[in-house]
Amino acid sequence: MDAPLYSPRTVRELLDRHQLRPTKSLGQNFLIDGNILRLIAEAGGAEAGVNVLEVGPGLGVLTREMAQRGAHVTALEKDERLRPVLEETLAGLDVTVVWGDALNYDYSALPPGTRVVANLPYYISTALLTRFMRAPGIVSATVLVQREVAERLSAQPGQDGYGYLSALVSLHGSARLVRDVPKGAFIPAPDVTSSVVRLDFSGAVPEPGLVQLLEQALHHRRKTLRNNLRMAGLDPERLDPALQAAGLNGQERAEDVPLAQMTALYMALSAGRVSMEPKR
Ligand SMILES: C[S@@+](CC[C@H](N)C(=O)[O-])C[C@H]1O[C@@H](n2cnc3c(N)ncnc32)[C@H](O)[C@@H]1O
Repeated sequence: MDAPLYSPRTVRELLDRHQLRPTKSLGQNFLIDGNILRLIAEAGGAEAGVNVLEVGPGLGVLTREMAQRGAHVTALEKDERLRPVLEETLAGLDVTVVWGDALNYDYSALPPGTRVVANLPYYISTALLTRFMRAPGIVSATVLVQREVAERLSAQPGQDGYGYLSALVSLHGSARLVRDVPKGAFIPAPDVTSSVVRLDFSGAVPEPGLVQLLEQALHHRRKTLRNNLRMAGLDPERLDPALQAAGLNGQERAEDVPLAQMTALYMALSAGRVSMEPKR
């Protein structure tokens, strides 16, 4: 029996035969562990009839696994050198490969119920995740990312790694760490440990003003909430009463403040702005 596509031998053979050297700047670390790729496909809900979006199919190992489970896969790949490889590895499967930069893809046009399942190129993982969160058709994203990013995605206020990205996830839904993946599961081995994380999106569309406030408040980690917001240009005459109304004194570190209190602060700031408008 032939070795499976993801086996180290087949991956090396494919790379040699197509005269390809993995490009570090494109985050090319190819999966060679069948258990991990089956786990990603399963955790991501890549099953019959489901529309799956994959960023970075690479040699097609995960793409093939998902298409063989009956998912309709759209895969975005930037590296045109992989064209002959994917023509070979995905032949006869229900996969549409879109060639180009995933940062320029229009995620808002994806059909409702789309699940993202991907071993992401690490250098753009957070930029892509924020795009997935904002796309109305995407219901979940199950992704392999650096462990440090997975921790940030799932952190709660007061925990290590909590920041703007964590708050954004909570506004849009929830995150669950599925499992860590050792460096040896890839060719070439990356510099850091990776983790599979699943994000589920509730469909909520957060107030843009609240999102902006969180970005400002959590901009400089370890600074106090008041200092961050002062540095973002908020007038103390407006800020201090709003902090008080939200039950805050402003000396808290921004990354310790629960989301409910940040929402209360946002409401108090918005109410202050309305009452400050000139009377007619
Ligand atoms: C970590 S590898 C994953 C490859 C494959 N899915 C696997 O698991 O073996 C990341 C993939 O993303 C592709 N990629 C990198 N930057 C990209 C971009 N801006 N847009 C689309 N694909 C990109 C790389 O060429 C590579 O195929």
